[in-house]
Amino acid sequence: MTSKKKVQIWDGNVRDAALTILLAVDKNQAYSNLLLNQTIKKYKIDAKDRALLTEITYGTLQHKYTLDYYLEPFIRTKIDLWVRWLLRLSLYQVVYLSRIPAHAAVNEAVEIAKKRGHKGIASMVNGVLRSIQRQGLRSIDEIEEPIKRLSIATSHPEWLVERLIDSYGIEVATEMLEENNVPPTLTVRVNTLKSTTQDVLNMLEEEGIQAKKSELIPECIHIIGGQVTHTECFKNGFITIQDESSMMPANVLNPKPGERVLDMCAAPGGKTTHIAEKMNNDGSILATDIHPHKLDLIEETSNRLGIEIIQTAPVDGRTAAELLQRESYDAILVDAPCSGLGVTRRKPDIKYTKREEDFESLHKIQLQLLDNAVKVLKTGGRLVYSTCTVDRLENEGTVEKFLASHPEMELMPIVNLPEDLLEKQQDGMLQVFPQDFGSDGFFVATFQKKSDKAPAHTRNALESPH
Ligand SMILES: C[S@@+](CC[C@H](N)C(=O)[O-])C[C@H]1O[C@@H](n2cnc3c(N)ncnc32)[C@H](O)[C@@H]1O
Repeated sequence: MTSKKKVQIWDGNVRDAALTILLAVDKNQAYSNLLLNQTIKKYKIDAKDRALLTEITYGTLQHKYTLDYYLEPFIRTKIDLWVRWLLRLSLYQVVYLSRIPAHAAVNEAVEIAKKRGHKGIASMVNGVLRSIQRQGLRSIDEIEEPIKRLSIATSHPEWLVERLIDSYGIEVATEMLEENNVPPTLTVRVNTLKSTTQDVLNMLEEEGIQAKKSELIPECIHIIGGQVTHTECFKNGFITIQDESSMMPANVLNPKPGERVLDMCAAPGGKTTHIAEKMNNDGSILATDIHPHKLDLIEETSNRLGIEIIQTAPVDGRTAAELLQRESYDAILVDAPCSGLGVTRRKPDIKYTKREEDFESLHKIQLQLLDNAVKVLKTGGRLVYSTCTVDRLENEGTVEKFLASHPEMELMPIVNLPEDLLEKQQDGMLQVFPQDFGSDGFFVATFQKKSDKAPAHTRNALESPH
């Protein structure tokens, strides 16, 4: 069954567009979130269609293994990849979207099969979907092997299920695997250089956006409804789109006006601009990234927000000490490249494309970045290490190995966050899971460079009044 017909990405048909995106993600390893945003922007897809397109694309991708498990007994011949994705996205609507009548989802699938293929494929698609409707879904509880059962129920590869259980225990791992299939909340950060959280809430309300103040980070607002990037509030730089967990590092770094700060893995600049807001636009920030083309994004956002203290430079952080002045920064953020398991809700493709060997190579890069950060950090300076992942090797593993090879560095207790977050820190490290607050999975740790003269703990003891 091969299709020779050329297919447009958008002809007003939401399911057909979802199919094109899913195929591109599968065949070209394209990122689902980028492709979806590009499609919506390019074809000016309206709010109603946009919501359905997003739901079908993400939902199908998120539940891929579960849908395949349901489909498997009904597919008896070899089928093309596009037909498999058409069956998955149609069954997704039947199983998970109660507001779409099943017959509508099936009829749409048949029409697409006719358009992209021929009558024979349409008839097969119709047969499979109607048989499942008649006979019902097979039970996942029948799967005896527990790892496999969880893998199918939550649609994650078995090695990843095992890795999470080994690291965090069955309860936490299961909660995380389930949470990874829940649509994420959209949050924005208030630009404190220009306004306050309450004033921004009022502005958003006037522009028809439903929003509420976060109960965690004071400068964070949760968007409940409306297209926030179309508002004057956004265009005039009062807000930045950012996940609430990503608002932790700048708070933990706690930069002061007048300081000299380095943001070593800075693009697209979400945290750099947050740091500048915390510094009240006073001092200097060098924002570096290995990819020169991504630096434009930092400059664009800085301009929109009215920030004037950020300079950008293309620097591979693994060689930063050769390019930057030694011992010259008061504070450094290393928001390292990582496996990204904490953002699986936003990028479901991550769970299928990540490989076990990736963790080891990321861990090595993270250590190289931290090694270089130390060299350009002033004595007494602060270093914050963060990732958007939930993985012991990349998080606690990197911190432990780094400390072992840097006796001049000391792990400090995390400060300057709301109590609900602070109480989750263990041994000075904070791992947030996506199920904890509905924000991304995220990790943060903070270090200080001890004085040359005496280790920091001795100095503290000497300085104490007793
Ligand atoms: C997690 S992202 C940073 C997100 C950014 N801090 C923000 O808040 O918008 C990691 C970044 O590290 C960059 N990167 C990867 N390897 C690097 C290296 N060796 N040196 C510097 N940057 C690197 C990537 O290009 C990517 O932009």
